[in-house]
Amino acid sequence: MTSLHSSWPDTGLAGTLVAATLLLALLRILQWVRLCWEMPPGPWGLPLVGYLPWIDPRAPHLTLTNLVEKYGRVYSLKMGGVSVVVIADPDLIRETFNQKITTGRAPLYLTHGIMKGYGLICAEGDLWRDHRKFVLGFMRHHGMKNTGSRGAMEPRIHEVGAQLTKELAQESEGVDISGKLMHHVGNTMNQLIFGFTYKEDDGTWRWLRYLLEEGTKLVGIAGPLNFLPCLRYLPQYKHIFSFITDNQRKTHAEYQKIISAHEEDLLREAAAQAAGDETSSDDEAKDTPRHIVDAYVKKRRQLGENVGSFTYKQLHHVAADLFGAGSETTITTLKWHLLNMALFPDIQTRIQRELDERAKGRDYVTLGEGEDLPFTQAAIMESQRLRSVVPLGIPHGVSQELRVAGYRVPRDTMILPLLWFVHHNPDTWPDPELYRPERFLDTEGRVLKHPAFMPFQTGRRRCIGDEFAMMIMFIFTTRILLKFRIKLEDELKGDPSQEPVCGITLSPRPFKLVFEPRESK
Ligand code: HEM
Repeated sequence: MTSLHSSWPDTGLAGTLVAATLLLALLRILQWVRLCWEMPPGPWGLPLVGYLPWIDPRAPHLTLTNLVEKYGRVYSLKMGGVSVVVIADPDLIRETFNQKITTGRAPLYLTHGIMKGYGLICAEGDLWRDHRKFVLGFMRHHGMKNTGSRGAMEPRIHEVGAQLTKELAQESEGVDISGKLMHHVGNTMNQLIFGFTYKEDDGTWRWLRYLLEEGTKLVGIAGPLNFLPCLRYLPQYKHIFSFITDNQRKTHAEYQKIISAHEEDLLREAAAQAAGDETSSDDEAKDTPRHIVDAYVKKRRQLGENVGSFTYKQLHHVAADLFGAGSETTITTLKWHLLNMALFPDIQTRIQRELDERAKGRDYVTLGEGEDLPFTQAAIMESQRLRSVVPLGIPHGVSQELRVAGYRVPRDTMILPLLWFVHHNPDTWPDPELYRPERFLDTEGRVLKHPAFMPFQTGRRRCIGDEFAMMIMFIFTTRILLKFRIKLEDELKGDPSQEPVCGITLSPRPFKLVFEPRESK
């Protein structure tokens, strides 16, 4: 009895504790349910892999587009261990990506695990801000921004474009233009970053081109690694991982050679100047940065002992990012546009009429004349819309909880702007599968800035090379169209634009074009 009596108060305390714990657990569950309830709707997935098994690796943009129909313009899902919020509305993308807390990058294995946050594409915080400001500053200085003068870059791109058309004139049969575009677009990037171009058969350049092509293919295949890093221990992924890291090391060593050679050139120039060499007396021209590496070296000199994050390691990554992000996207867009010219001969004729009228016998038009060539410009934009080369955009990460369309988006979520849907929404673009450049012209025939057109994404982290890419595409394609009539080599083989290949970019299946010389106008 005594023991029973004495156990009463104990049981009461234990009971109270159990009840309190249960209540707390219930409150936690309710809180969790409420938080989940406030998240955007979306499909369920499996433990560990989430929704990945349902995403078509050959056309992820189409799987995600189908989900828009079911869950609306903002929805959420799990990809492996990463929570993803997909936004498929241009206004919401603009509003979201204009906020400081969305300027981070998504917590992906390739960006954080391999690139380790260096460079521009994967960088975050002060490192990203300082280097983005530095590159944008250089671009503006060289007249990339539409300030009236296009600076030093325009003649350099014309030079490379003229070389391309010269080579095409020597081709009597169909050509797969991928290799030629890789060489010439790559050389415009080399001009921008290093201030020189390579000869096509240069050994180092061949090797760098091979690395870019292979690397691009492998990063495309390595997609699932981003969400399931443990896959890197499987043999097929192990090979990809070591290819990417080995070649990163080799490319950076090559870049360092270029940087060191440039530093020596600068020292020689300074010595010549000090010795009063008359030929080196143009001080202003010497201080104006000529290319990205030149600007970086000069910036480091200004900073003196306190270079901070402006290290050579960071410069290697910045150079690789500019080269990689700029080449692949611009080449793929050019391929689509030239293919469209062959697939839509009436549109090609209309562009050529507009160009002939303006060029008056010249084999080029200038960027300044672009305003008088609205149909030519609209056709390039329509190629960018129809064949969106970055269909899933480049995802961002969220550093603090935020609201999107009233839904809760927790910290560390990956935000994916579904550019494919934005560019193919039938409510915005009637008959979205048709190639119709008029969509980008107003009633007076002037080029229209369409609010739902965002091939370079939008907001604080928008593509840094947008203007440069547009300059290359305009100069290259106008030079080609002034000189040649473009045809598909073998129309009977089917339309290569069908079932595009989705890697880092969305590109057409291999095809050959015939460049027939036009009568001079
Ligand atoms: C048609 C060609 C191009 C397309 C479609 C394209 C598209 C994009 C997109 C969608 C982004 C993601 C922006 C974001 O995260 O919000 C991006 C970022 C970037 N692009 Fe481009 N791009 C092109 C050409 C270029 C060129 C020519 C360069 C270099 C000169 C370049 C350099 C970069 C860099 C460095 C970033 C990262 C910016 C950052 O994270 O702050 N791109 N690009």
